[in-house]
Amino acid sequence: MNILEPIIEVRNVTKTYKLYDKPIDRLKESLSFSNKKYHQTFNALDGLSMNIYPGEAVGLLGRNGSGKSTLLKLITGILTPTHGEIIARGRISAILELGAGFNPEYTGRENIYLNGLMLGITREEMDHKIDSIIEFADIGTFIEQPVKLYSSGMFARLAFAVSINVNPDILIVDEALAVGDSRFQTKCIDKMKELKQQGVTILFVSHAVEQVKRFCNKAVWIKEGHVEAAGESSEIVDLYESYMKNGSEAIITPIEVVPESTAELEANVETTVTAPKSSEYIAYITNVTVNKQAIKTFDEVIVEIEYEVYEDHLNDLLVGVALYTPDREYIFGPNTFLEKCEIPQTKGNHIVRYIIPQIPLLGGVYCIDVGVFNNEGLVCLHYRENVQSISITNKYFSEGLVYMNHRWEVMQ
Ligand SMILES: Nc1ncnc2c1ncn2[C@@H]1O[C@H](COP(=O)(O)OP(=O)(O)OP(=O)(O)O)[C@@H](O)[C@H]1O
Repeated sequence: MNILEPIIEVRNVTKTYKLYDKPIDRLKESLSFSNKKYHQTFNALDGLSMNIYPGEAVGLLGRNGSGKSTLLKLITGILTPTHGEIIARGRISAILELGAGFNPEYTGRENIYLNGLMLGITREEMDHKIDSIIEFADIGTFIEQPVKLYSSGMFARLAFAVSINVNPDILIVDEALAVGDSRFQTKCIDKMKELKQQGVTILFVSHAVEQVKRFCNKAVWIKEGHVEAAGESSEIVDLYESYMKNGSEAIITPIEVVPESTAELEANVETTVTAPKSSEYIAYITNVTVNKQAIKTFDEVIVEIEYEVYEDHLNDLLVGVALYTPDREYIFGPNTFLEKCEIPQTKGNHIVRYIIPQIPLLGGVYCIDVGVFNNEGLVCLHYRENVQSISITNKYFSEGLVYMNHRWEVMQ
């Protein structure tokens, strides 16, 4: 294969759906002798073109209904374009809607073989892979149960396990990561990184835009069925976020993992929380304190973060602190990974301090979020929103949010 040849070519693709006001209209239309139309048409994709090259990790961004899933279904061949052409060169393994491609009456094990056949993997080939797939899915004896009994989490596990263990050339993941717990997410991201390193092309839809920024080298923003912008992922995410904020069309929430068993705990706590006994967590923020509540601009602010690690073998834990205005305008969000600060990650309790020697914020109340992540920030292990606040008051000396170094010059 020519290295410059795209692995996926989407050429001027339009996908038109017929929309009927009432279900009966569809029947009326099919029975009409005069070919009377009872529908309106809607272009979910409207002349969309893009190229994806081998080895790229591409994040698709776009608000609900912009056409991302339609595009992925066209690329995988589940749908056919109304106009235009799609060329995909290589074996595509896709996790689209959960449960799609599974026969509800078959067991997990039988469905692995079924999925394999759909991907062109023979029974004999699958015999060699199935143990590692079952081990990856890690759903215990449910693997021998019909998948109609599965929870959405189990579906996600099985779908992921199959898709990433069948040597795809192209891996397509549509929002599936949002389903699993942090332990499973970590495993999937690790595997996806491994595939990325091996040169597998990855197409990834996530509403957690930070995930796109951190995992993908390229991003494509789809708006109303066409490509609004494409390029380096961080730039496109910033563009998209600023559009979403200014257009205030949706709220993109940070990736947060709160297993149900401890959700109640979250609701009542200010700062200190009892560490969960649950083994669902890999790490947990147990306490966050600020050195003082009443602060003046340029004071030293120290945020002390206590966290507990429950695993023996972590090596990529990071702590992030984010400052927000009360109306959730994001001001600043450094983390220990980006700033190459090594933090303890052995099993047990640890404390790190985040120190701002001279806080440049002007008067106001500011909120602090703290999160622990792994995988360079791709998987959120525990996130505490508004865990502390600081109130800054000054004598009147300037206006705005932040004090910037500056000078005046009188020219004339
Ligand atoms: N089978 C269908 N019949 C009619 N309209 C459809 C059909 N499937 C999708 N649409 C419409 O096409 C548009 C694009 O849908 P699509 O699912 O591709 O968007 P999306 O960007 O994936 O959204 P989300 O982020 O919510 O998953 C939407 O307006 C949707 O209502």
